[in-house]
Amino acid sequence: MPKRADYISWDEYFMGVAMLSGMRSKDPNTQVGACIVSSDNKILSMGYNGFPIGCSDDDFPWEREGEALDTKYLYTTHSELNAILNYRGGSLDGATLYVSLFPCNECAKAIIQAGIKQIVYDCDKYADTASVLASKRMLTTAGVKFRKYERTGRKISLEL
Ligand SMILES: Nc1ccn([C@H]2C[C@H](O)[C@@H](COP(=O)(O)O)O2)c(=O)n1
Ligand SMILES: [Zn+2]
Repeated sequence: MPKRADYISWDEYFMGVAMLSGMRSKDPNTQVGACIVSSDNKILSMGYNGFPIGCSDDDFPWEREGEALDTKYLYTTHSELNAILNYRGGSLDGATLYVSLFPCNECAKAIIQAGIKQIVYDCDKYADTASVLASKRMLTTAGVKFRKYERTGRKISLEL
């Protein structure tokens, strides 16, 4: 009997895991998921955007606008940073980051310092912001490659 031919690709697998991870986010506007993978295709870590441990999702603000202290921006940890911080195994040198939204400048710094060498991203909806422009400048200068995930159009569904 021939082997199955319609199995998912590595890119679909890892971006799928990143997106599934993002579904854990409580952010009402943007849910972001990240998955860090070794050069031999082993999943090392995952993360999604949310408040730090101990800072309740029910007490801290999810607002986008208003007084800075009353918005989510001063409190959320981004999915990429969470994925880096969640890793317990030692070095992330040479790893690839799959992420559903292009990393901001702060995450870019952490990505570079962690030794991650490649980024595969899906959405780039903040491409025109100073944060993402600065991120791309740093990543390019530091030799971190990034490429857009090519959607296959395949529907991957889970019945749980
Ligand atoms: N690469 C990124 C960019 C953003 N995030 C998080 C931070 C916030 O929780 C949310 C963005 O909210 P919005 O301004 O779109 O309402 O996404 C991230 O985790 N990674
Ligand atoms: Zn970020």
